[in-house]
Amino acid sequence: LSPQLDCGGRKLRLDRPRIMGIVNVTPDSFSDGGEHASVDAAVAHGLQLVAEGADLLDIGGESTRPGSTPVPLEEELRRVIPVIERLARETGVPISVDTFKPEVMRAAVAAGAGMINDIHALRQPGALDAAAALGVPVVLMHMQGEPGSMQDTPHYDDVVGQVHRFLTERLLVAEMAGIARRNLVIDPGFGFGKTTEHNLILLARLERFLDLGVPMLAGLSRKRSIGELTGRDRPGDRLAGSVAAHLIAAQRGAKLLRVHDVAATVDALKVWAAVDAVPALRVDA
Ligand SMILES: Cn1cnc2c(O)nc(N)nc21
Repeated sequence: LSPQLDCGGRKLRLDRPRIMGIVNVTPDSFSDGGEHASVDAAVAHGLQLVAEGADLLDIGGESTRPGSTPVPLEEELRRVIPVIERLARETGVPISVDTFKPEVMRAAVAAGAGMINDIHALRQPGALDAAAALGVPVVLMHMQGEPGSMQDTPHYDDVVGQVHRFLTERLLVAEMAGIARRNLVIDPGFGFGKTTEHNLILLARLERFLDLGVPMLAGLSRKRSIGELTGRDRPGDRLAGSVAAHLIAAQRGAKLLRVHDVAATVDALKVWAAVDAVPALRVDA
């Protein structure tokens, strides 16, 4: 039977790469509508991404881009819980919560989230126990350092080897805490304490992580490295580079792609799937 994730009752089949649409619930800096406006905007955006073909949504209330500042617990809850409640009600796709705080994990699953996306790979105090108790799939991502300073001077002797070792250890720790292996997803964490060269090596050698035996998530959407490679300084101009990177990630084994631009990525995967479906030439013919 083909692998799948049971996200709190909502099944996510992994017979082919699936698209995780990004929903950031950050203050709507344009309107003075405050929290309410950003919740409404986030819900509308999530519905739009599902309409474009997103197989699941990732809801985050705290930006973790390089140099970002932490968001207090109460603030994060005020942002993401209403959005998760409404999207879980108004769509049928699994909802992932992008958080590393155990309290947010618990509240999010209670509100209808069926997956946890933890950029700290359950290293925060209480996170392992929370994830084990909640019984939903968890994404374990590699990050070197912290978002505030991780891009200052990223250094590795062997980036693939070190990321592989980290993910191996986090999988072991998660299983020892009682999290079933069928609920574990790994992620090399593109851009989290990596130079563009490190990101390129990780993408080129992505198949190296398949021996861990669990689904892999890749997220390169609109990231700085894509901008550097294409000379696109504005994130909004990084669509083609992002689609190319995610197609490569899918071809090299990623089963979950975390993207902003769902429709474009859906189209790229459709073209690849069609070509992939053409029978190979019989070499012994
Ligand atoms: C929240 N977030 C931003 N980038 C990400 C990535 O590449 N992977 C995961 N799992 N989460 C991410």
